[in-house]
Amino acid sequence: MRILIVGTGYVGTTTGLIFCEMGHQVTGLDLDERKITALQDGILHFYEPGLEELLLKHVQAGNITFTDNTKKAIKENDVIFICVGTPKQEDGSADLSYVKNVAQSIGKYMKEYKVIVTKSTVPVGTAELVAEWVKSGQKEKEPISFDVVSNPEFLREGSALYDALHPDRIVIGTTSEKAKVTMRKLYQGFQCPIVETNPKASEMIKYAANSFLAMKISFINELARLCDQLGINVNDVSKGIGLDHRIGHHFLKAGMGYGGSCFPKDVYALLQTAKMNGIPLTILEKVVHVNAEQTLYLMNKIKQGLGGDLAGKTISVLGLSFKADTDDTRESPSLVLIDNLLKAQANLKVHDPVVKLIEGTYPLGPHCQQLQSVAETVSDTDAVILCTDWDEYKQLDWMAIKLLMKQPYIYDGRNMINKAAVEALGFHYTGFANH
Ligand SMILES: NC(=O)C1=CN([C@@H]2O[C@H](COP(=O)(O)OP(=O)(O)OC[C@H]3O[C@@H](n4cnc5c(N)ncnc54)[C@H](O)[C@@H]3O)[C@@H](O)[C@H]2O)C=CC1
Ligand SMILES: O=C(O)[C@H]1O[C@H](OP(=O)(O)OP(=O)(O)OC[C@H]2O[C@@H](n3ccc(=O)[nH]c3=O)[C@H](O)[C@@H]2O)[C@H](O)[C@@H](O)[C@@H]1O
Repeated sequence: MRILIVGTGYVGTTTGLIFCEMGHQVTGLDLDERKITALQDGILHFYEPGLEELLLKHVQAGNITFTDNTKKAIKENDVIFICVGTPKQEDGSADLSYVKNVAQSIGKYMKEYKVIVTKSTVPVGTAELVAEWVKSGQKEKEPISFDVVSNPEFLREGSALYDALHPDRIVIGTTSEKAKVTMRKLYQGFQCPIVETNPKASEMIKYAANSFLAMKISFINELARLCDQLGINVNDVSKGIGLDHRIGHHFLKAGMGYGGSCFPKDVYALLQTAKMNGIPLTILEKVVHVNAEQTLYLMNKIKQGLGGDLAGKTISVLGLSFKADTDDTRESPSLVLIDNLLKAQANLKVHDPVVKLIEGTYPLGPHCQQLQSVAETVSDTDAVILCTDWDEYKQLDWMAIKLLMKQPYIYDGRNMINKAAVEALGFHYTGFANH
């Protein structure tokens, strides 16, 4: 089967390489020439552990090629995976313009039957829209047949390869028997359950999964505030409830809130779908609310600790990406906090092992500079804030850091270091009920 991946971002590139691993021939299509050139040279244009090695292997073996030639790519392939972005619009709904553009191009250039698979996260009803857009793009007198399948992706950034190779389930949403057979063949090497359903349910499964995980995070974050007040270690509570297999221990880590390119946008998009259908999802509304409060909660703790006024204080921020093992800063809680700190007129020194902020663009400026090492970053600062749970930050020599700092204050936005150990060194430590 000849597979075309449209959109070579996190999802598209990973998906393409997974299908190479399964023995298929893959083409990656993107409009961004720089990405295509890099990928064709075996260079990944984003940070994702383990993926570049796999890319190089399959590029060298000729199992995957990259192109920006939409017409040729569509004509030559049988199964087309749409993996383009679906960013948040101002009203919270998903922007489907990239998906529409691809669907219309497929209609325009297809010469024979295609299976069109939506891997991008798209609202309920999009499969029907994709079919309409494909038809509207068709110029032939005799329309060519095709099928649309919803096949959402559940990988996480930072562990994309592992997740895509070992999914908990594969969801296939289509009413076409012919397309079902193709999809089963494509995924026959996977050992997980396959959920076959209709496109609408499949689209809903993706939003429900992300929203449920976001809800777990907001639940534990709100509970952490109460635990803080009561002097309870919320990590013990997470462990104690997570061992109940009906609850599970994943996504119960309290901290400064969820970010990234998906949870925030997908929760908003589901809320928008609910609103449009007149069925409010009140729990989810609160999930968003609690998440937005988390950085403010930390901000207040920092203000309290440093004497109320942050103007003129020098603060170091460790971590810019929304989580460890990715260079993605989309909706990163770290950047939200940085914005708040700058508004409070603090001077910031920031660091990330992978993310390099662009010189001359916000938040960099006279009051915010990025430094290369942790030592330079924390030097002469009044407080250090841990914002991303990078391994590098879990292994810091706090004794050495204390000698470099002006004042020994640690704010742990990810509950990632041992409070007792740093307090024994003379630090004032504040986490999220990390007692
Ligand atoms: N990032 C993640 O971890 C996950 C993302 N998703 C979903 O997958 C979708 C893609 O996400 P990412 O990979 O993060 O996006 P991304 O923004 O990293 O990549 C999208 C790519 O599509 C390309 N593109 C846009 N229009 C195109 C067109 N007409 N033809 C060819 N290429 C085109 C862009 O140039 C870009 O390289 C989104 O809907 C997202 O919600 C789902 C699961 C995980
Ligand atoms: O649709 C998507 O794009 C993806 O969104 C998430 O993956 P991702 O955003 O890459 O990262 P997560 O590991 O889920 O973390 C999201 C955010 O929640 C935070 N988080 C996570 C877990 C936790 O216990 N506590 C917590 O605050 C992380 O720090 C991060 O900011 C989902 O986990 C994936 O299954 C899904 O495919």
